[in-house]
Amino acid sequence: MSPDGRFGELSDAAAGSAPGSTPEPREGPLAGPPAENAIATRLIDGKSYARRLTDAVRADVTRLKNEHGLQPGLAVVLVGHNPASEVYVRSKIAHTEAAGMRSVSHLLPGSTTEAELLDLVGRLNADPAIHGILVQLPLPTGIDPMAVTDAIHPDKDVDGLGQVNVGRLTLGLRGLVPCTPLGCLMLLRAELGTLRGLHAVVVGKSNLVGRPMAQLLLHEDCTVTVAHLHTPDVGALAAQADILVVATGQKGLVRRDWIKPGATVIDVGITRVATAEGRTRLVGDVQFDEALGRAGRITPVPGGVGPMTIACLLRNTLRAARLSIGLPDDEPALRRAD
Ligand SMILES: Nc1nc(=O)c2c([nH]1)NC[C@@H]1CN(c3ccc(C(=O)N[C@@H](CCC(=O)O)C(=O)O)cc3)C=[N+]21
Repeated sequence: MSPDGRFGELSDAAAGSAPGSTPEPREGPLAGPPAENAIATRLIDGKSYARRLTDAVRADVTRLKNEHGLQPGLAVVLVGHNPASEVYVRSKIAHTEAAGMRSVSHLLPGSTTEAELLDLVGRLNADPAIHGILVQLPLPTGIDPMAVTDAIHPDKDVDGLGQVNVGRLTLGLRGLVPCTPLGCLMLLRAELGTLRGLHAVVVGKSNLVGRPMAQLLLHEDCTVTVAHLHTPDVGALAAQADILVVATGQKGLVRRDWIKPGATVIDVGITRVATAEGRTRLVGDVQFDEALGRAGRITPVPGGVGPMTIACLLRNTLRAARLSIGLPDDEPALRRAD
């Protein structure tokens, strides 16, 4: 448990001896162009943190099965054909099953109507074997994502996107917290310890990442600036950040001069690009090579935030299952806003 009791087990995890929990700063080819007083940028190994978190979830799932006869169940709903979404959904299903949970997937045609989708959500809400429901975004045009996320019962809303959980997060009440910002926060707390008093700049104001990220950082007593693509001179603002979280989906947006020397950079963006060899690779919102030698720490893409998103989804589903039978919540409370 951390001194202030919030997300304590995560700090403990970071203090452990997992490979990657205290990685040596990488140098040589990864250290970027040689520069005067260059900083040895430390890579934040999200994959390793995610593995540890998933291991802990798997152990708890086993205990829940043995002691209470309950297997957590996650329903993932995907509407229409979107190659990127299909990859993520497949990965979520595989990780759910690997953690010992039941995975149910509903792959619906692109012609599905909002009414049909709401009907499915209603049936999943009523299904006692389903503890978490995730409707993959984006949804096809013609379906209102707000209507769908809001139809999910708040206790099964493992994405934390419905009105009830958004309100709880804003007020600092217990609830289900969106997986990506939760994963980012876990990495930050594990890497930096307390975040109190640090200036965090969040670039991006989406309901999925930017806004909940800003709320979480406020609960950590950061000074939080939320910037977005309409912010004038966003780079100069970003350069004031001790913690820079970028979630815009604009590949390579963040250049070297956007980064305060020594800052911690969390790159949430993930874009698939074609390589010269006719293959594809994933890149983030940060010009990674420019950040090396400048940032103090950075999450790589892939292998940074993405794996933590999935691990947090598993954790949220486990929590939802435990709460469904009245077991105590092991997630420390957020500190309430004044
Ligand atoms: N309702 C909803 N909830 C979501 O959480 C949600 C969503 N919709 N829509 C799309 C985004 C995207 N997302 C990712 C999850 C895992 C990786 C991930 O595991 N990435 C790996 C690489 C995966 C690969 O190789 O393609 C990595 O970064 O290392 C990425 C992206 C969740 N999202």
